[in-house]
Amino acid sequence: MATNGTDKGEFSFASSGSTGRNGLPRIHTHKKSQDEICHDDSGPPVKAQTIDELHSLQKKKSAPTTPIKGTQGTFAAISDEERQKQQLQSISASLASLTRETGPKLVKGDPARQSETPRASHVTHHQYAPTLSISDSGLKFTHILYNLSPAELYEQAIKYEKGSFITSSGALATLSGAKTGRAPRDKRVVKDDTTADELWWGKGSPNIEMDEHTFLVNRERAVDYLCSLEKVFVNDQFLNWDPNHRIKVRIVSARAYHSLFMHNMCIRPTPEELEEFGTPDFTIYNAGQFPCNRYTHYMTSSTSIDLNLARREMVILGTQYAGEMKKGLFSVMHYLMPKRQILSLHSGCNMGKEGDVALFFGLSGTGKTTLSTDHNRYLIGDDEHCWSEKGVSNIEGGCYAKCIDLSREKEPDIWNAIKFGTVLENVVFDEHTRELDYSDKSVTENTRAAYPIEYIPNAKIPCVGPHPKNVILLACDAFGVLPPVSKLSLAQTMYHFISGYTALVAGTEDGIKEPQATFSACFGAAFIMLHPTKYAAMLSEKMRKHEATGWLVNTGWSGGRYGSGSRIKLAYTRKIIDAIHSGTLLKANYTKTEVFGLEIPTEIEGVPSEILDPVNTWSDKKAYKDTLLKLGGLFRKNFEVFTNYKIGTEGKLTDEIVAAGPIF
Ligand SMILES: Nc1ncnc2c1ncn2[C@@H]1O[C@H](COP(=O)(O)OP(=O)(O)OP(=O)(O)O)[C@@H](O)[C@H]1O
Ligand SMILES: O=C([O-])CC(=O)C(=O)O
Ligand SMILES: [Ca+2]
Ligand SMILES: [Mn+2]
Repeated sequence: MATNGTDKGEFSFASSGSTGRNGLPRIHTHKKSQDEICHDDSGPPVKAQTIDELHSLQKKKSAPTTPIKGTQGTFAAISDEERQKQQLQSISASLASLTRETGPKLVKGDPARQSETPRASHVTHHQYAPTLSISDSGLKFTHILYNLSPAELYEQAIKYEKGSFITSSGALATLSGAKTGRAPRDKRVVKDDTTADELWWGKGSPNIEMDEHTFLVNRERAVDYLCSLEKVFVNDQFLNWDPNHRIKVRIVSARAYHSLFMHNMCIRPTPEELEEFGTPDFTIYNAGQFPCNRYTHYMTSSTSIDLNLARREMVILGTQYAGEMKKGLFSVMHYLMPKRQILSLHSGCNMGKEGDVALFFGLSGTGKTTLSTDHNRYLIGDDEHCWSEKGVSNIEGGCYAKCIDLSREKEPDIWNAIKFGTVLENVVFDEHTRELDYSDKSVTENTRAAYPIEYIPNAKIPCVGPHPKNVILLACDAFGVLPPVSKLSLAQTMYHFISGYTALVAGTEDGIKEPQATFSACFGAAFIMLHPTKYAAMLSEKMRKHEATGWLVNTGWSGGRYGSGSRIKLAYTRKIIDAIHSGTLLKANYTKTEVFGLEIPTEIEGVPSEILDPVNTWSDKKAYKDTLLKLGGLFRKNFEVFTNYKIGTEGKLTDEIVAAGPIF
């Protein structure tokens, strides 16, 4: 390309001379005749004398949270100052050492700010110093970063946390450290007189016991670590969109990443609600990377996630994986809600224009988030719900989507939700352009995006809905023998709900691997606290009462097992789900499969009929039968432990449920 071209319309530099015939017009600097001083009078003057003043103009003070209510009332509303003090008192009480019996000295705000504007500190910083203390730790102040906004949390993360970057999407990329998934073997629950009777213990149970004393040792360790920091993050938020069963949670953490994650995942209080927050119902102490002490009784690794239901507290030591907080609170809900006759569910949930609600159960990676996020339906939530006398409610205020191989065309709503405010965990990006690469598994395959639910355009806010019409059980069957969809009887629904089957492929690196069958009771054995039959009895009672239909949908393999077949196209699964929602599938013609005795439709609009019965898709019919029998055997073996339990009051259902399993 010519830089000095003479053709008309072509960009060129003036070569020489004062006017450059084909070049840019010459810049004239008007010399103001006699004036010695150069005045910059290009705009109105700035209203500041110093740079500090200029900066103070840039940020205006946030509007007072609530207009003072009823000034005529008998009690004047407390002053802002007083409210801030009460807040810090409450947080100091949360962070109090149980041996010193006094909370730490707290000051609100970013420690880095103080030096910037020292004179303003008495205005913007609220201090709370409880009582005189004689230890060094008692002399020190801990800064509290309380319910910061996403923008503030971005700044904290980028400034102080390695591995935090703004990506070209606007989302904040973070690293969760050594742990990129949950650590179920390090999750412990305090066994006391009450929980010994109430909870599910022993074989198959996720509740690994610990005693109260050991809990307190770990709690003290976390609290001392957090108070030793210059600053900690505190989130006061809610769980459960059902206003009658809302739970107030406080999360104390060391990282902006954790604070932003929970800001997105829990329900965000309005400023008015925050003023009236008071004492939390449940508190998490997340010490993140700070490990537990291996010399402490019960500890088997440097990680421990400890739940104490009596104290309404959870302690996290030695893992920064944020999903631990989300799912830890879910466990708490699995305890609290059934006590109130409310069923807690590891399911996604959405609603059609006619108010028809569907639940999507399934283990990790089976499609709860993908399939509940549906452009034609209202999203109630993607992962954790309650089913009460009144209907369904989401427990959370956000979604937690898998990002591996995310594509704009297949999952447009999730793709578009990855923007400013969203936390991306362990996703790889280009170091220069900051473009995300969702196909890259360098850090982990479990890459995730956490975003507020309102980032999905058709989210139903408030996230509540009427009683479900369809209950869809998702299984990603890497054996490739379960049909893409089957209609279930109530007994079959219960059988598959209690079984909680999925099959994943262990490793994909060195060639073909055996699919690994996983059975996880209630599609969430890692989070339930009571015996699975308790939840199953509630589900069956509710489904019967509200006449919900159960479905089993295989989002896994077709045409052979992993290695020879392939995963069912998401487009087909979506068509199947559409037919369930619309009611057309309920009216279809059905045939029954051998072994599992599943009712399968002969036709679904938009889905090739030959794939509906998996036997058609296998070229080796003997291999199909062998694999089918193998899976049937795995189901049967898994169910053995449940055959001795009575479900419901009469126990009649138990026999029906056992009979609804595979027969061969
Ligand atoms: N036919 C299919 N149906 C559903 N999902 C599919 C299908 N084929 C591929 N997928 C992919 O499988 C994954 C399903 O993951 P999803 O996030 O929905 O899991 P989840 O059930 O919400 O798990 P978790 O409880 O861990 O959040 C997505 O990455 C999706 O793109
Ligand atoms: O909790 C997590 O890390 C992911 C999740 O949703 C699940 O496993 O069900
Ligand atoms: Ca999910
Ligand atoms: Mn989940």
